Amino acid sequence: MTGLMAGKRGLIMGVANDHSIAWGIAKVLHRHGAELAFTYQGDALGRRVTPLAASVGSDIVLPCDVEDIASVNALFTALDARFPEGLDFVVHAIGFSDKGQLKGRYVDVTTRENFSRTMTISCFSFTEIAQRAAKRMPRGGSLLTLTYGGSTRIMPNYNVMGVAKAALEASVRYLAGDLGPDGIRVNALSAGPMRTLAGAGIADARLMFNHQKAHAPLRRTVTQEEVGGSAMYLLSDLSGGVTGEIHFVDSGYNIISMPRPDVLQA
Ligand SMILES: NC(=O)c1ccc[n+]([C@@H]2O[C@H](COP(=O)([O-])OP(=O)(O)OC[C@H]3O[C@@H](n4cnc5c(N)ncnc54)[C@H](O)[C@@H]3O)[C@@H](O)[C@H]2O)c1
Ligand SMILES: Cc1c(CN(C)C(=O)CCc2cnc3c(c2)CCC(=O)N3)oc2ccccc12
Repeated sequence: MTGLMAGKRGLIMGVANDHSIAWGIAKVLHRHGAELAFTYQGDALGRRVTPLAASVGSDIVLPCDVEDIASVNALFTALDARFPEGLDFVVHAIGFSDKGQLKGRYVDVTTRENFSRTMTISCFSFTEIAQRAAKRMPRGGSLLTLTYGGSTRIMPNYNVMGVAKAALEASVRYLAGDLGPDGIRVNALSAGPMRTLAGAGIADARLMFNHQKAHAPLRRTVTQEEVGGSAMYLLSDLSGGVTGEIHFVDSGYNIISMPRPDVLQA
């Protein structure tokens, strides 16, 4: 099998259904020759992920709930049996917070318990996966996580998730610094809003998508394919000189300040 990802083996974490960003990435990687393993959270999602994995030639579908360190350790033990020659890449597309705290003012709605839980799932889990994956990358490799512009600019209602993404982006830089000497690159894709399970079930979602279409330089939201293509760039040798980077795939939205007046009247 020829292709940019031929001969490369990797782990995809965060597929919930065929709208997931992780699934968009998996489809592109498979098309270019990668061999994939998948994790899922909970039996219900396992029943959805198994047929999706099969459709890209994979029968490696393993449970992993990143709140449970035993399941993280069991994952890598199981992976050692299936990929004895090690990994070339890992995609971490996992994030979660109490939905009730993703609406209203951050200062009013945020609790100590959910803050800690959100940081564990949406930020620390990438570090925990990196610790274990790095030990299984004898040829070097590439680690990729998913972040959002709400890490550095106020996005109404994104709240504690924005704080977690800011911490995630800082951890990308520290991991890149530590793992660079071993030839392991660590980057993040900052995707624009997408209608996934996590992206659709939020307050004022329609308003947010319409705002993107009105003001983003490309005047539209990004597609699963586009995020998949940019992910493949960062997971492949094309980005061999890139590490510690936050790469925007957001129709250019991150570069604007005030929309053009003519658009405002539109
Ligand atoms: N949808 C967007 O607008 C958007 C934009 C930028 C970044 N992101 C990020 O992309 C990533 C993927 O989200 P998505 O939009 O594809 O939505 P999604 O709901 O399809 O994926 C989120 C995944 O996180 C997993 N997850 C949550 N808690 C977990 C836990 N404790 N253990 C293991 N897995 C757990 C879920 O099972 C699910 O598969 C997330 O990090 C999200 O923050 C999403
Ligand atoms: C964009 C955008 C997103 C998508 N995005 C970038 C995300 O990172 C998803 C964040 C998220 C984390 N946890 C949960 C949910 C979404 C909804 C369902 C649930 O129970 N928990 O989420 C928002 C929340 C508020 C405002 C904008 C957004």
